[in-house]
Amino acid sequence: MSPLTASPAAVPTDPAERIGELRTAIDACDAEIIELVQRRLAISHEIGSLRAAAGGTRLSLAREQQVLARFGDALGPDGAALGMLLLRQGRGRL
Ligand SMILES: O=C(O)C(=O)C[C@]1(C(=O)O)C=C[C@@H](O)C=C1
Repeated sequence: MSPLTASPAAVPTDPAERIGELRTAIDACDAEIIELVQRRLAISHEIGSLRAAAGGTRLSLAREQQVLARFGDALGPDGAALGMLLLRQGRGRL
């Protein structure tokens, strides 16, 4: 287990200090998540542009089902909801 995520018993520090460290770790996770969401959005837009330029549909509902199933399988119902938010963000105005 990494020092950052070790159980409290294994880390003899002041709880407030430890909470500060853990919040720093959460902030780093959030920054990565935001960067990934932005990257995903750019990729999704590029696919949409390519499909539109080729005369295709704006959306691919079959593909959306795959994405939602992946999030749901990994993270449960809230994960599927998270996947839906990501898809909605990529859709923009319909
Ligand atoms: O994979 C695609 O074909 C995409 O257009 C990407 C994406 C997505 O954001 O995951 C976006 C819109 C589609 O309806 C399905 C999936």
